[in-house]
Amino acid sequence: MPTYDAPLDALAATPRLLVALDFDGTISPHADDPMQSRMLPAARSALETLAALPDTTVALVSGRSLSDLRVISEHGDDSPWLLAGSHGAEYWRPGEGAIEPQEESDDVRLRDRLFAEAEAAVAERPGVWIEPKTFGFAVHTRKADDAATRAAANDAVDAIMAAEAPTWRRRTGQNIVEFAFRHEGKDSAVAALREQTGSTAVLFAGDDVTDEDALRSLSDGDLGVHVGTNETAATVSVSDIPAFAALLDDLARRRAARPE
Ligand SMILES: O=P(O)(O)OC[C@H]1O[C@H](O[C@H]2O[C@H](CO)[C@@H](O)[C@H](O)[C@H]2O)[C@H](O)[C@@H](O)[C@@H]1O
Repeated sequence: MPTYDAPLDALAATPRLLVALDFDGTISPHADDPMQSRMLPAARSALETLAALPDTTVALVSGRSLSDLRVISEHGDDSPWLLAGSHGAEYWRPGEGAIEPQEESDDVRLRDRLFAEAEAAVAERPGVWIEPKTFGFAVHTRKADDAATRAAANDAVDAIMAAEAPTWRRRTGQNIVEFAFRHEGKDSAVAALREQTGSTAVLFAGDDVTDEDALRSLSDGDLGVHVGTNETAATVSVSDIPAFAALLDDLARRRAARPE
């Protein structure tokens, strides 16, 4: 019997269920080009089944900018799935569409200037590139040749940010360091989604450091799942994305079988 048997039964029986998931590394394998990322078909299939069940909402809670998240999750205008992008600073809701907060022009000007400075700082470092994001930017080192190149690139951008934007939020992840002038986290995203949907229990899953904010915020009756082998606040860990897709499929079957 899997270790998540009892919590899955409880989630399947809850009156209103929210399934809120990180994207990269949780339902989508990592790729060198972030815009080529796509959900594992088995994960997408289980989520489509869940989203079609009564009193069950599927949401993606990602560090991606909302517009990018819609592309890589192949999210259409008629989708019932909710989205929280930029770690919970931007939302998309069925019937409403994108809800993007007004950005102050000073912040946007600073973002654009720092993006250009960061690009210049990593220009001579092979395999390192800067991703523009709604509220900041990210330093990608997945394709860097060696640890020394990665460290030098991150040190150079850290020095710029320490001097020019010390209040911006800095986050680390899989071969990435991100900076944003918005400070929201996945904990506040899950709280907002829980309230919006009136959910009585939440399944949240993630693989990365930024997902731990949400995992730590869960309550009794919720289930937190870590995808991978790192230290985590989650109560359940699964080894990889296919194993997590199997868990989602298991939950969908149990929820479909619940008595009316
Ligand atoms: O919160 P997430 O949905 O996990 O998004 C986190 C970051 O994901 C992307 O970067 C990561 O995935 C890329 C594609 O697999 C990979 O190339 C990179 O090394 C990873 O760090 C994305 O590019 C970032 O904007 C997200 O914040």
